[in-house]
Amino acid sequence: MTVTDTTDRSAPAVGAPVLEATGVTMRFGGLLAVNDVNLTVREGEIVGLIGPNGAGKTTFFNCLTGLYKPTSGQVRFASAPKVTPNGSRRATKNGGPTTESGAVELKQPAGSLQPLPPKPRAVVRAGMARTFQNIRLFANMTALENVMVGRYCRTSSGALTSVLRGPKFRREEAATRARAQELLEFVGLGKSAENLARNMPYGDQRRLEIARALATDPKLILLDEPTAGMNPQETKQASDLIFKIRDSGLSVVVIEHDMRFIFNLCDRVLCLVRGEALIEGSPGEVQSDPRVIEAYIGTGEDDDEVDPDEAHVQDTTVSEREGNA
Ligand SMILES: Nc1ncnc2c1ncn2[C@@H]1O[C@H](COP(=O)(O)OP(=O)(O)OP(=O)(O)O)[C@@H](O)[C@H]1O
Repeated sequence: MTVTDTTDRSAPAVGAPVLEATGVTMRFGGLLAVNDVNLTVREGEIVGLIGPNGAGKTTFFNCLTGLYKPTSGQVRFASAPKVTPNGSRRATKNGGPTTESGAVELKQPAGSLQPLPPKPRAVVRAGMARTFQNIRLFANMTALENVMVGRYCRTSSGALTSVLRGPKFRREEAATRARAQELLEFVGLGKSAENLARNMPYGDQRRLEIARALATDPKLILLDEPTAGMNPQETKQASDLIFKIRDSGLSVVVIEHDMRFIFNLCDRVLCLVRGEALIEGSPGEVQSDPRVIEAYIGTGEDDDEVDPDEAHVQDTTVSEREGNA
């Protein structure tokens, strides 16, 4: 069996840290779900988070994105500079740019690392976006409207302006619509703008969620099981899209059970087992570590089992990837 993936996997040079988790621990009563886990994500990196069911991946993800406040430890994130009307950038007090122009670029350059803002909305404004394991679209809204909803954290019209639909509101609305359409095209859904989300195929709904997350102008996007339930063709499209997002200048963290997907995609992989970091390294290092294989086989989970044939395929791919770098 050979790998026919033609995507150029050579990663751009990684830059400064955009996210740093130190000693993150999360307890639910007597249950230690995450224990003293560290992770640094740099500009331009795709980092994978793997582990058997119940390993603590989603809990750690929720700590990284500010949904959970860790019992102990710290998460720090690079503050985004603000885009001023004349295009220059300056640091903001609480995070990301408030662009009205619907600028084409996705990338938000990193600033200094600071503790996460306390409220999830402020985390989004600071430049961190995420998707969830279960699709959370507005089913009765069109694809375009779903993306526009994501964009509203970057608009500044107040309630009164919105009710009166004044010139400022109309300008922002037009820019929001244009940017949403642009993002739909970016994820390959340009022709589906007017389709109701609930009528879209499953793989398209997943891409729509990513477009909505991108609408917040993140510099880091976290994807929780983006290929869950996808067929091989949709999975390949998801992988291509994530490379494209990385190539546009964002950093990506991704949880996935599909080992082949993760090892083909990521620059670095962290494996959690029973809430603890078992190993962090290149895909080659992680997939050949006997403890990782044991952790999966030990669970008896068919989905996660490391097939020796697959391992061979992955080895080939990783050497090709390292050859490309
Ligand atoms: N809100 C919660 N309250 C209590 N226990 C929780 C909560 N969330 C998760 N847990 C427990 O914490 C542990 C880690 O769960 P988590 O969902 O983070 O694992 P996971 O690696 O994401 O698993 P999966 O791959 O199945 O999604 C599990 O034992 C789970 O039952």
